[in-house]
Amino acid sequence: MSRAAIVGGGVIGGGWAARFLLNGWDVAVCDPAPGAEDRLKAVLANARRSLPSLYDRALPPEGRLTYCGTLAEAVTGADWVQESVPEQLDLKHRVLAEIEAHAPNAALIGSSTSGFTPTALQEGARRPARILVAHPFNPVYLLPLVEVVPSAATPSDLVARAMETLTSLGMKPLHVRHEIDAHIADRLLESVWREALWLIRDGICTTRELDDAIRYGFGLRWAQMGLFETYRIAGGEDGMAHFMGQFGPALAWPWSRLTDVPDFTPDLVELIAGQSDAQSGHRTIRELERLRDDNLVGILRALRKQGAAAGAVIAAHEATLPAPEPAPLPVTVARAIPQSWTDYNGHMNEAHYLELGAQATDRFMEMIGCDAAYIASGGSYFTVENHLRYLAELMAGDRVTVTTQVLDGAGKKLHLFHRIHGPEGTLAATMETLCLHMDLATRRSAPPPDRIGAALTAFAEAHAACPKPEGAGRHVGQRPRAAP
Ligand SMILES: NC(=O)C1=CN([C@@H]2O[C@H](COP(=O)(O)OP(=O)(O)OC[C@H]3O[C@@H](n4cnc5c(N)ncnc54)[C@H](O)[C@@H]3O)[C@@H](O)[C@H]2O)C=CC1
Ligand SMILES: C[N+](C)(C)CC(=O)CC(=O)[O-]
Repeated sequence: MSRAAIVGGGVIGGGWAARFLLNGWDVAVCDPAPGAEDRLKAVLANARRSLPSLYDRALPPEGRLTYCGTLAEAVTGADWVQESVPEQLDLKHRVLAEIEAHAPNAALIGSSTSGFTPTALQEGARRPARILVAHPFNPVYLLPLVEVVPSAATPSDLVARAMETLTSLGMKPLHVRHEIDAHIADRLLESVWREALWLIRDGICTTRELDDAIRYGFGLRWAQMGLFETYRIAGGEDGMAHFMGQFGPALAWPWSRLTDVPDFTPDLVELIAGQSDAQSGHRTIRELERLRDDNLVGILRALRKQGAAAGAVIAAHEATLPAPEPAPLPVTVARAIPQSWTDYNGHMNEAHYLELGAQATDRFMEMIGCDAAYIASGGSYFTVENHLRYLAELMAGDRVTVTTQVLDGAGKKLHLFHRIHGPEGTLAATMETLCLHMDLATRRSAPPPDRIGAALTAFAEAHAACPKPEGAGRHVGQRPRAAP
C-alpha cells in the first residue's frame, strides 16, 4: 500500500486527496484552518460520485484517510508529499522546509504551484533534488492533466518515478522540459483571463456572455483537439500554412489588449463579482461543482468512446484495473453507476440496466475467446432476444456486480442469464439474453469454431450444476413463482 501526504487541504489539496484515496492509496491530510476537515469531506463526497463513473471497471478499494493535527504526523512514512498551500513563495518555503524535516528521505515532494518554478521552490532546501512541480487542474480528481516540472537539480529517475506514479493514478503527466513561470497551461489561461478582464471592464460583454462565447464554441473544440490541430483544420485543405497566411496579419491589428493589464481596482472587482453573482449566485459552490463534475464525466466518457484526447487516458488507466475474478458464476461486470445514467426519477434509468447486461455479454464473449481479434477475423455473436426484470432501484455511485450463468451453449446458441447485484448484494435486476453466432462476411448465423465452442461448452457444463435461475424463461406480466 502506498501512502500520500497532502499538505494544505483546500480546493486543490482536497482534489489530490480524493485522486490518491480513490485509487487505493492511504492518505494523510493536514490543514490547520478551522472547518478544513468538513470542506475536505464535501470534496470527497463529490469525487466519490463522479470519478468511479468514468470507468466500466471498479477502481481499487479506497485507501485509509487520516486527518492529522500536525504536518510532521502527516508526512511521516509518506511516499509522495503534495504541497498545496496558498500561492505565496515565502509560505511555500516554510512549509517545504518543515516537510523536508519530517518526511522520509526517499519521499517525492510535489508542489501544486500554479506559477513558481521548481528552482524558486528549491531555494534554501536541504534536498532540493526531491522537490518538483506537479501542477494539477481543478477538479484534480477528474481532470487528467498534471504538469510535471523538474529543475536542473532534479535527477531524471525522479522525474520518471513521478510520471509513473501520476500515470498509475489515471492522470496524464505532461513533462515540462524547460522551467518557466506559470509553466505551459497557466500561461494560456492567463492570456484568456487578462483579455476577459478587459472585455468586462470596458463594458463589451458581461461575465455570462463571455462564458457563453467559450462554452458554446471553441471550448468544445479545445476538449478534443487543442489549439493547433483545430486551427490546422480551419486552414482547409491547405492546412496550417494557409491558416497562418490568412490570419497572420491580424496579429498586427488591434485584436487583443494582452500587452496591457487592467488595474485591479475595487470597482473592477465589484463589477465582475456582481455579474458573477447574478449569473451563478443562485447555486451553492457544491452544487456548481456537482454540475461541473456531471458534465465533465459525460464529456470524458464520450471522448473515451472515441479513444480521443483525455478519453484515451481513461481507457489506458482502466486497462490496468483488475478484470472481475472468474468465480463459480463468473463476475462479468464490477463497476460504479455514473450520475449520467440516472433520470428524472433520481435512479438508474431502465436503458442502462440493458447496458449493464450488454457489458456482461461482451465480457463473457471475451472469456470464451470471442474477443476483438476474433471478431476482426470475421466471427461474432449477435443478440436476438433479451428479457429484463427490474427488481430494485440503483443510484448514482452504487457499486454493482453482474454474474453470468450459461443456460445453453449448444451449436450456434449463446443463452445467458445475467444477475445484476447492487449494494449489499441486493438482486437489482436479471437479464436473460439469447445470442447467435454469426459469420460477419455473410451476416448469417453459423456455428462457432471449435475453440470457442469448447470454451463455451466448458462453462455450460460447469453451470449446469447450478440451479436453474428463478425467472429464467419468463414472459412479460407472468407472476413470480410461489416459493416452494
Ligand atoms: N484553485 C485552483 O484553481 C488551482 C490552484 N493551484 C495551486 O494549488 C495551491 C493551493 O491552492 P488552492 O487549493 O486553490 O488554495 P486554497 O486556499 O483553497 O487552499 C489552501 C489551503 O492551504 C491551507 N494552509 C495554509 N497554510 C498551511 C500550512 N502551513 N500547512 C497546511 N495547510 C496550510 C489553508 O488553510 C487552505 O485550506 C496553490 O499553489 C495554487 O496556485 C493549482 C491548480 C489550480
Ligand atoms: C487560476 N489558476 C492559475 C489557479 C489556475 C490553475 O492553476 C489551473 C486550473 O485548474 O485552472
